[in-house]
Amino acid sequence: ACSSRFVLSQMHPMWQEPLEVPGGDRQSPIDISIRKSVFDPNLKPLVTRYDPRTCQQIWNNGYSFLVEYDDRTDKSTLHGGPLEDQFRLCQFHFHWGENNNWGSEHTVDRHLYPAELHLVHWNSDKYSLFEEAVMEDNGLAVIGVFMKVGRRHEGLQKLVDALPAVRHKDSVVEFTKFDPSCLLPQNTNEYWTYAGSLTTPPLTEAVTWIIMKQPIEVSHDQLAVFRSLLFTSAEEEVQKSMVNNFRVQQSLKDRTIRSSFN
Ligand SMILES: COc1ccc2c(ccc[n+]2C(=O)c2ccc(S(N)(=O)=O)cc2)c1
Ligand SMILES: [Zn+2]
Repeated sequence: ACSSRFVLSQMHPMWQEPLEVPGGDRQSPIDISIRKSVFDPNLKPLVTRYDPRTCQQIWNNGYSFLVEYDDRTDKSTLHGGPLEDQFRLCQFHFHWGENNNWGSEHTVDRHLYPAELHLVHWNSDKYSLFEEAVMEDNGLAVIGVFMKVGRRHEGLQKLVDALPAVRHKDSVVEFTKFDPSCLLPQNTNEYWTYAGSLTTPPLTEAVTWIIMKQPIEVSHDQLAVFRSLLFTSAEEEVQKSMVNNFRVQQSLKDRTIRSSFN
């Protein structure tokens, strides 16, 4: 899996923004202003081929919980859309708020969603490891899916039921046979795309962002279970709820947001 090889203890608490940022002209997240985005008729449909057998574990890494996939072969892949190469799924995770009024990292015309899903892929045509790809400007592709409160999401429930087992930072639990395509909206042909960065340290400017226009619906109770997770490890005497794990919005600078739809 891609991020478990990183020693996360190096991560400073991500909410105090680091002073210097690598480059700094293509940082994420951003507000997606609909009127500023440009329709690009050459954008292709997204093609995701995910094999649930590559799903391995859930891990609370102290900033979110990650569902990690075996990315040693091209079994769970993404191509098409704005991408020239084939990308390999390595993990997905979420960002959410302490209540349903905020929590997403990206916004659409300043509209905040209560949560946002990120499916993280790396360019396996050009690089042989996630660690290499994360340093290159065409190294990563992250699909962002907004989540809004509504009907219970049956596919998400299997994940929600496993969360109490990873309540504390650094806890891991086996989690298998999960097909993340159940978390995509039914319409994946309408998306925005722009050149950005990781939204947590090391904030490297390696990400082609693909943000779905259509949100998925999850229930209030399912989001409440996300908020029962903790930033802190079992040993720490003061336990802190894992909420508001989103980065502040960054300036667009001279980037263009393209849309796959008119
Ligand atoms: C030392 O180098 C790294 C590199 C990447 C690290 C990381 C620590 C946590 C997450 N990551 C990630 O892989 C990561 C971080 C943020 C995102 S995000 N929220 O999708 O932009 C995706 C993936 C450390
Ligand atoms: Zn994320």
